[in-house]
Amino acid sequence: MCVTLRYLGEEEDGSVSKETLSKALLAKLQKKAKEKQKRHSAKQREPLHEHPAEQVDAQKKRKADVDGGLEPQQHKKRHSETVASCSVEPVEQTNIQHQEEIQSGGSFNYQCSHVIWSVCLHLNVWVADISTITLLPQWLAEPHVIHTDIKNNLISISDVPGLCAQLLKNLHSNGIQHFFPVQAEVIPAILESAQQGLLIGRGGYKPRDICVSAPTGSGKTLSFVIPIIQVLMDRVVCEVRALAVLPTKELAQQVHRVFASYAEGTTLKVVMLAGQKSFAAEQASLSEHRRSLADIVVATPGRLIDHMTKNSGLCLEHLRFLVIDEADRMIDSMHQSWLSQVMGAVYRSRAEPGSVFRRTEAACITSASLSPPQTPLQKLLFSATLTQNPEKLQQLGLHQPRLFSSTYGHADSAAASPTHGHDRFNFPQGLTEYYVPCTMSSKPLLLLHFILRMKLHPVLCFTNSRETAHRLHLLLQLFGGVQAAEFSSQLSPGDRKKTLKEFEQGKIQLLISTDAVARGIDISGVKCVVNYDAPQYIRTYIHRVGRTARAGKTGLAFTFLLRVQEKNFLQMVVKAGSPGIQKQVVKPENLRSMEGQYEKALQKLADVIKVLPQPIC
Ligand SMILES: Nc1ncnc2c1ncn2[C@@H]1O[C@H](COP(=O)(O)OP(=O)(O)OP(=O)(O)O)[C@@H](O)[C@H]1O
Repeated sequence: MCVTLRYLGEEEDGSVSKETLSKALLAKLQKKAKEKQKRHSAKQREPLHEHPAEQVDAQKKRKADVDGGLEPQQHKKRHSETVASCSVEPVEQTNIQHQEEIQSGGSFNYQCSHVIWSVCLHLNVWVADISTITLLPQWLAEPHVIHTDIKNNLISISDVPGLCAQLLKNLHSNGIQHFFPVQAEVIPAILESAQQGLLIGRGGYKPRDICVSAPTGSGKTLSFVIPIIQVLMDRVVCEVRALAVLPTKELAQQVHRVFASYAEGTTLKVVMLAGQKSFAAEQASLSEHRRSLADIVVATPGRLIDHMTKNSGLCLEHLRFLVIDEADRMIDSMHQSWLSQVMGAVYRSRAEPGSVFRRTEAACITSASLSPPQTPLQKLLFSATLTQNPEKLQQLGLHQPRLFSSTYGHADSAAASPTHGHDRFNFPQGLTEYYVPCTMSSKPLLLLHFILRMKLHPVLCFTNSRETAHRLHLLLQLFGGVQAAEFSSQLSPGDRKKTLKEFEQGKIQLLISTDAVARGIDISGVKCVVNYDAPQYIRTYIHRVGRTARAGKTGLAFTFLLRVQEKNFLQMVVKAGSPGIQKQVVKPENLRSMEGQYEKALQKLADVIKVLPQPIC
């Protein structure tokens, strides 16, 4: 249960009656509601966001951007430093937010805005709306840049120092001769942070946490798997030293497979806690007679917490690496408080005071805080759509983070502009994006056209709901001529695995799926992604289309758009940094020859599901 404590203002003394208090509270709430309403009508004059949640995000972001996640003293300094380097765009908006802040008087935001305004006036820069200035902490504003062009930036695996012969052998046997750009940057950074052994980081300090934002399919998995195996492989005692947390079973399975494959020939044991096996079987793989049997654990948050709360023998007191893959999604699931439970387990030391195994959470660095040597915990975050919202990232309690990102790869491009109030991302270079104008009833025919006429298969097709996926699958089965399958969270784990395997083997031409496989899943050979239903959020779009054009290959993405969806959707994609989405018109005459058969299939479908067929299309 989540309890929110609210500060209701100073109370004169304890003698105030409950009634008076209630009235005062009511008056305060009414006043707040009025202010909120005023703000709301003011906000409607601002550029539209695609979804209410994004509006909330954007408001929070503005606040966070102004706050910058810094302490008050740092604020003034950072703001005055950053403003000088900001490009400031005049916009035709009234400065309502600023005025409100002035009216509310004495708020911290007001102080920040005031500093910015003073500096802008001093520099003779005109700013109509303070909210258009995005101020990021330096580590977010100035990332280590990762090339997005994979093919032209391959680095021979022998050119990355610090990898032992066994790992090089494993890389070779997995067909890897070169590292991709993200791997060439991140592997050395992680290795360097563990250069001094497991107890302390470089120069005796706790190693800095690492955040990686790189396109889908750019090879982020190996960029943490390889250095973790390298650092841990010389261990003497088996303890859980690395934990990778992933949002879904499928992703946990995939990462577990990669860890297991590269740990071959070493003594490292990799264990998965994702509910694929029974709880008891997972427990047995974790420990025996209170002795750890796992060096590396790959888990989903739910199953991880189960093992921690049921005391199943999972000990995290020696944890050195915490990998948070699909980090932006994992931040969204923070309400499950899995991270605070993990951190509690990491710092719940049973060791004697002064023991080398005693550990304390990172705080201000003083000589006193560094004196006892301890195993440092380093967080490694990965995503293709890592948020740049400092407020959100702050929830992860990062220690002096470093960001590796491809988002600002082109320093002079629009994508580099720090004044945009939206997260911007890089898309895989080999991806070509199209949108296809359609009507509700032409969608199934368009899909058939792509598969049967244009021979674009294997196709991974996304719908926004399980119902649509199910009905579309039924309809195409009734139409015939296409080997189609359906994938959703309703399938049993066994069926999901089998379906993905058959799709990968080419036995299935068209896989119709909900967003269950939108993130992270690596299916080789997907030629084409179809957004049968346009995704509502930009992150969903990026992950969906990122199931093709992976590992430097090419791929196509088609999004079916109804006329009413076009404007908002295209704005959303362009704002997010898409290099360009082209219009692909399919003429009605190209669909005509399939219409008769399609009508018959619709009739049969009506019989099968005993409802009118309209909702599918
Ligand atoms: N150095 C390499 N050489 C050849 N293939 C590679 C290399 N690194 C990774 N790959 C392959 O590239 C594909 C994509 O890698 P991976 O799944 O790690 O991408 P990702 O960046 O995590 O993508 P997503 O953001 O979608 O999760 C995989 O099939 C992987 O085996």
